[in-house]
Amino acid sequence: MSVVPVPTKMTFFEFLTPLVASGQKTITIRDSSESHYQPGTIVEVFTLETDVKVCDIVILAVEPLAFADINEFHATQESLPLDELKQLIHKVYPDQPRLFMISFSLVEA
Ligand SMILES: CC(=O)Nc1ccn([C@H]2C[C@H](O)[C@@H](CO)O2)c(=O)n1
Repeated sequence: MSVVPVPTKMTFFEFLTPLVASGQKTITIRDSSESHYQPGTIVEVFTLETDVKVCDIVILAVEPLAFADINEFHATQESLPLDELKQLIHKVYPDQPRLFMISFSLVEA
């Protein structure tokens, strides 16, 4: 049996990190390879492009989410317009109907 270690690092596109660091973005939608976060864990956030530490977040929940079910609720939590969010997810995870919603809260420094 293979055991996946609980991750303690998460990357975001650099242009999205101000939304995470300000507490405006409270979910992210990832594929199964990035779904192994555990509620209660403190996770370090880094920029994807430059690997610069941005802030810490605490994971609140990890729940399955179909691409087809992404709606205005998710867009609000992501702090992005719905059409932009769906385009971005489709680009990052092409043809992946089964995704995961990771809810988190900013850990104030
Ligand atoms: C490896 C990596 O950093 N991948 C991702 C994947 C998604 N995002 C953003 C884009 C949207 O705001 C949401 C979609 O869930 O998360 C990201 O920044 N980096």
